[in-house]
Amino acid sequence: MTDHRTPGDDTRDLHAFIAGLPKAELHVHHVGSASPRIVSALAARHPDSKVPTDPEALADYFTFTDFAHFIQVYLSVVDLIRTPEDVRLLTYEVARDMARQQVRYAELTITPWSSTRRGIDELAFMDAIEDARKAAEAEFGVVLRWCFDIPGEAGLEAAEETVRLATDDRLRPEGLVSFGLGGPEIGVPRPQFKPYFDRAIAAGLRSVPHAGETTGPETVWDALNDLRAERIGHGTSSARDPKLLAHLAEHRIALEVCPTSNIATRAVRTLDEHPIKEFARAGVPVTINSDDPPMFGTDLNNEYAVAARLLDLDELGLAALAKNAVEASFLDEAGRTRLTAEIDTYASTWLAP
Ligand SMILES: Nc1ncnc2c1ncn2[C@@H]1O[C@H](CCC(=O)c2cccc(C(=O)O)c2)[C@@H](O)[C@H]1O
Ligand SMILES: [Zn+2]
Repeated sequence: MTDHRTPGDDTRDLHAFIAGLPKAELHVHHVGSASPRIVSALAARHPDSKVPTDPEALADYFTFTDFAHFIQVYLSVVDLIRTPEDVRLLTYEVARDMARQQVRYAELTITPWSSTRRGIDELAFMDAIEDARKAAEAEFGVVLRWCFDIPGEAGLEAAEETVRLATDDRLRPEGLVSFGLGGPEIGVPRPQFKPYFDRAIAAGLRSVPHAGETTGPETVWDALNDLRAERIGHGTSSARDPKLLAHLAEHRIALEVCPTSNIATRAVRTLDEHPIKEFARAGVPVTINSDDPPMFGTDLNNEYAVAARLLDLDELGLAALAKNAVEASFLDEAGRTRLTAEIDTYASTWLAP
């Protein structure tokens, strides 16, 4: 039979495959997931905000000169979240956007300190995210889990408050699975956070700091040795250290790779220079993530399309990437088995003659 397809068809097929592929996301920020639709809803509640609501103006506002500028803009969106009802709305609507992309499971990074220091009652904050988590699972079929992160630049007081919120039995939300560290890395050495990670780990939380996003591979070593990282947020600069790559591969420590984010914050110059290929070649478990998708003009499906191009993947390669995320997730074993099987069934149905 003659193949009538034009050269563009393969890419179109792959996009359709990705759109329907059941996925898990391991690195995505709560506030950083506020879409223009959500930002507008929040800004309507707080008209004094300086965040634009018109989608075109918002796209302009979300164009960053460097990482520090990104954090500055990020914090202006944080300022839009002022009440427990804002927290609930954000969380629930983010889950709705995830469901549209066939995301079945997500570990959402939340910075509770940013909200409690702005005066949101801590118990009401926990109730709001938990209420949204339960509604999202029941109504959208998206299973959410939380990673509470320390905003590193805010110092040890913020670290103390974050570990308290994560480990106090009266506050700790049921969905909390991990403990992280975010914000700028330059001038914020990781080892100082060791005591806080020790306490979080002792309370049963998993360690997932950002490292090597804007600094060198020594920061990733610090995250591994001092913070006992089980996965690394970004880990981009690991590519510069062959011993580190071998270590990550040997110990099955996954990197949470967020390609478009790295370009938007100017951590990497161009997508073609992104080290994801080196990670894959070295046998490091690679997971694909969106970080702060609307702020970077992307979504998880687009990140899979980017990965397919950079790693030259077909449908089975993409399904393997999706399974990497399930394997590296903190979902329980039954959940991991179920989601892996769902991905396999989807791929084999798609590829069946
Ligand atoms: N690509 C990223 N890489 C790293 N982090 C990222 C990324 N994307 C989003 N974040 C988030 O940015 C937060 C930073 C917040 C912060 O530093 C800060 C400092 C001082 C005051 C306050 C405040 O709230 O008043 C906050 C992190 O905790 C993290 O969750
Ligand atoms: Zn991040």
